Amino acid sequence: MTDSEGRHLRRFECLLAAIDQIVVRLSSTGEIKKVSAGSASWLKPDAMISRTFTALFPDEVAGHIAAMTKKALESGEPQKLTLSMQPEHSFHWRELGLTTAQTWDTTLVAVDETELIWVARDVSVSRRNQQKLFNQAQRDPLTGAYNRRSLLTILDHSIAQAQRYDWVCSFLLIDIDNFKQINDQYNWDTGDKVLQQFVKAMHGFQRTADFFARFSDDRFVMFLPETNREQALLAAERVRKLAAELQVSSASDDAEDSLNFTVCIGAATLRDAKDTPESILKRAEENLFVAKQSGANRVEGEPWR
Ligand SMILES: Nc1nc2c(ncn2[C@@H]2O[C@H](COP(=O)(O)OP(=O)(O)OP(=O)(O)O)[C@@H](O)[C@H]2O)c(=O)[nH]1
Repeated sequence: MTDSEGRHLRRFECLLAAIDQIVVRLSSTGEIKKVSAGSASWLKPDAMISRTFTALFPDEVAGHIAAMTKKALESGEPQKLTLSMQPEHSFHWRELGLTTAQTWDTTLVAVDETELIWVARDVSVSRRNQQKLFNQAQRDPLTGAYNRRSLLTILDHSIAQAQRYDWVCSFLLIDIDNFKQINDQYNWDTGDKVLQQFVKAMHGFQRTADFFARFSDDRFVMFLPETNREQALLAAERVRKLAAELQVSSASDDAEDSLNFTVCIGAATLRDAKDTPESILKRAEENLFVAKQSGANRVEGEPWR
């Protein structure tokens, strides 16, 4: 090795020591020549030397890597692939020390026609954080139900689709009766528990296609695709009953203290192509108002037309 080659190699090794990624040097036939584990302290780099790189992966992934290798050698361009690494599906990586599921952004680049470098960056944490932020933006933090913003997006889309394909759909506006009194008589924490337990029960009750969201303080919306007026009234009746039968333990010191609550529901059903999320919501609000005026624990649907 000349002095200049030695310096190049030394520079490369310094660079490897400074970065977090897993870096693998491969021959063009796929034999592993050198491995740097980066921050993957679980990895046993020596156990990888002289093995065939693609053979470390399940068949379908090995196929992608073989195709990437060919493309990297032919084009000279870096090739990128995101891999979901599950220890239970990847015997060889498990043997090399992988114990938890990870997501890797990988890049394969040809140095020349005889050698390639593969770099893997673990992006599991940033992906999980992204997903968490996305969920937080869609959900009400107290109850975990979808929030008003997600509801309005879903309604816009679902109602436009129902109108285009001549489908029927309905929605229920559900309001807890005398909720302020629950807060006042018990305490705010007990009010919170009522909201949380109602949402939990509703999540168990809804069909997978239904969409349930917290609309405001003690008010919720359930969107029911492919549901006509009569079916909506039946669903509303079941929700009314479910709420009335829920027992919520109060958040007071007395563990024996439990309470019941009721809801009023206004139902509304899509009429025609002129209907909008706002107009349907307005009818549901009017029906809810009628239900509230007639007393607690009631359902009011659209009048027959
Ligand atoms: N515990 C709790 N209370 C809340 C929350 N958000 C709003 N509230 C309270 O909920 C109460 C809602 O009161 P109202 O809108 O008058 O409803 P109501 O007492 O159920 O009256 P009716 O709907 O006419 O039966 C208000 O006192 C709000 O301060 C929350 O997240 N948790």
